[in-house]
Amino acid sequence: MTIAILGAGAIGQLLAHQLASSGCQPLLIVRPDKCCQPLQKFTLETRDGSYCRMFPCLAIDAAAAEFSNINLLIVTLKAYQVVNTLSALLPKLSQHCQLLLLHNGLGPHRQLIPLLAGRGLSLGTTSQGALRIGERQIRHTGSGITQLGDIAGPAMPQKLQSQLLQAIPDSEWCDDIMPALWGKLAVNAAINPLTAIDNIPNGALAEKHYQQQIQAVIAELVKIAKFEGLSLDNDALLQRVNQVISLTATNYSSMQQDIQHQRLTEIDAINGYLLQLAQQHDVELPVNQSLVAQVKRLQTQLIRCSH
Ligand SMILES: NC(=O)C1=CN([C@@H]2O[C@H](COP(=O)(O)OP(=O)(O)OC[C@H]3O[C@@H](n4cnc5c(N)ncnc54)[C@H](OP(=O)(O)O)[C@@H]3O)[C@@H](O)[C@H]2O)C=CC1
Ligand SMILES: CC(C)(CO)C(=O)C(=O)O
Repeated sequence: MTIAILGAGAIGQLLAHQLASSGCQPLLIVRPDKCCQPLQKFTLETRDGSYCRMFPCLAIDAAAAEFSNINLLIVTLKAYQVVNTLSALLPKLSQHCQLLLLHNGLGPHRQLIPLLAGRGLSLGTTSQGALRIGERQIRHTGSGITQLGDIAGPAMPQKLQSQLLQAIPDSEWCDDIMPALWGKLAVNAAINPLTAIDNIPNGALAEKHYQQQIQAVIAELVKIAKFEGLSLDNDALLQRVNQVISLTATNYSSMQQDIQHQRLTEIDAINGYLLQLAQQHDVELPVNQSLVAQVKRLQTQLIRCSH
């Protein structure tokens, strides 16, 4: 079984090392300018030491024949990179290639489902942490649960499921992946924009003033989830958000870091996804709307300044 990873950044490289340590040799699909050699050395730093591994790399613009034997494509791109990148790659993949999207936020799967042409699509969420410290060097910064499940088309073949669950620590297969994805969406919707807008670490959100905003974000999320047929437990989500705030108190969220480094954020797939659903159901989500507007303003200002 050939497993390939598209998006050889922090999480993609981490999964590549985890698959390799369980005896599977993943193929990394990279940008053409990053594919200087067919086999490249990647380094993983953990608390126990450093591990160097050679992974085969394939340029994303290679001929279709090079992609024909991929059985599973794990996509670890940023949410806003998924649809464009995959739409161009899909015609080169075999009809039997299973896709697994692992990104923060939700939404790209809805645009991809009509393009699958009979392929199976699975989604996942991870609370593992990885930091990129070089082009082909990462640090494993946190452990956490990884949840995976099917969403459209044929189910993930059992053999591939087993390979993933064996390789990824604390991973589980969910018969219904949606509640897990909405749970992580709630954490990201509450923490990421507030920390990015006020340029604060996650722990600062324990203050009363932020707690009121977090309660409003979660109440709106629970309301719109109901329109989608999902009954979420408001108090349990709030408790989870506050647990993450306390466990990651000194960390900066990915959105805070994206803004500080003048990069695009994943706001469209996080609070922006809630607004997309709200528009479809003709519902107002004023708190999430205000957060999206503020992050987008910051994003535009900072990116304009960097050019
Ligand atoms: N890092 C973490 O700890 C966690 C991340 N996540 C989520 O996982 C997802 C990935 O995050 P992360 O790994 O940090 O992000 P990175 O930016 O490190 O990784 C994305 C990778 O995709 C590559 N890429 C982008 N476009 C293309 C393309 N067209 N062809 C080939 N490669 C491409 C990027 O290359 P280049 O660098 O050249 O642009 C980069 O290597 C995000 O949704 C994030 O929120 C979730 C939990 C934890
Ligand atoms: C859980 C959290 C908020 C940790 O910072 C995260 O996933 C992120 O930063 O994107």
